[in-house]
Amino acid sequence: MPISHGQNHTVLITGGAGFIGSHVVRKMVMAYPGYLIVNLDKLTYAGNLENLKDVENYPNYRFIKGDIADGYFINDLFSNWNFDGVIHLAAESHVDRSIEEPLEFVKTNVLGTVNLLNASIQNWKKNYERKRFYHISTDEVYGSLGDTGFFSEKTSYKPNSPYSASKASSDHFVRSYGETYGLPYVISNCSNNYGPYQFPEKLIPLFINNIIQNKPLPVYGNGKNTRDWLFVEDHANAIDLVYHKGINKESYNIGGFNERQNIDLVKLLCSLMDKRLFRNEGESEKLITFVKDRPGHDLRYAIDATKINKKLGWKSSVTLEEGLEMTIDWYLANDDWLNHVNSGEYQDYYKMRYKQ
Ligand SMILES: Cc1cn([C@H]2C[C@H](O)[C@@H](COP(=O)(O)OP(=O)(O)O[C@H]3O[C@H](C)C(=O)[C@H](O)[C@H]3O)O2)c(=O)[nH]c1=O
Repeated sequence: MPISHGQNHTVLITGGAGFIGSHVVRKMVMAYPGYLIVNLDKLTYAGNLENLKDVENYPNYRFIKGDIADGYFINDLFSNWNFDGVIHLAAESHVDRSIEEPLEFVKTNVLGTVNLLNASIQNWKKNYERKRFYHISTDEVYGSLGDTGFFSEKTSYKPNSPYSASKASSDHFVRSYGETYGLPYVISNCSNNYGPYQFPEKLIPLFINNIIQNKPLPVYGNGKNTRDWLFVEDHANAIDLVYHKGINKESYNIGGFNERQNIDLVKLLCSLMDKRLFRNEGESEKLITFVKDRPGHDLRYAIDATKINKKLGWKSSVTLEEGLEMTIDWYLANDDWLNHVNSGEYQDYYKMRYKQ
């Protein structure tokens, strides 16, 4: 059954200072003044409280710094706060990093999720009325598609990277807690997100950042890998809907029916950036550099979002071109944010990967 929350509803959002998390926190804080939104974030390189400046003083918002991989800390947190619901977004999310440091992904994505599940069942003590554990996951758990077909909720899991294996494992743990302990849960699996506040290690913000700085745009392999792009605010709206209306023990695929081969997406981005930066058409494209492929690089992701559309009435509202324009404008208007994330660890990481 869908749940109806009253006022005085306390929601824990994990990873709320990250890219998608910060959009979800903003949405929930603003849309539900009667809820208390508690944002738990470890503030790793990808988490940034600057992402939430506009809501930090709202009376229904609290921030707590902490690590979901620390089971003692999580148990204390749950007994102090008595959460009614959990929206779990905290995760290590970058595939390239997972290839270099798989254990970090096991720690945060698997152990961290199990710590949250344990704390939820211990704290809720089988009194599950109006309680909900909502696990946010990815379409990468399904593996790779060939040239045709779509991932549906019934597609079997076949993760190919340490990242997707860790997310698949966490999805299975959530499901198992529903079966074994009766935990009320929902899961959603989303396609590639883009938009403001995304850390410039992922394709779109990395390439915007590099175009601004006239740095090479490293396209992996032949550039024919295909992703299904979704504007992050559309995802945040879907999360709000699934949290409130999703059916217990079900999963929902979220995607924008917006497939592009990487090379086509990059060329579109270059042409939009040329216009915004008053450069000659074709100038940014000269930065495209084909580099060695990612190991185990999934060929194609494409989401069949019919279920969430038919059952919950959600569909994406932003076209790829509109979303890219809004995203580019945001990065160009927020050079302070970009300078901040361009310092420190990101620079070391970029130099290490591309030996520049
Ligand atoms: C960073 C980078 C990427 N790429 C390629 C690799 C992919 O085919 C595509 C997108 O890569 P990105 O790393 O941005 O995203 P995915 O590997 O598709 O995974 C992303 O979308 C899913 C749903 C998640 O769940 C992940 O958390 C999220 O990171 O561009 C390049 O060609 N060059 C680059 O420098």
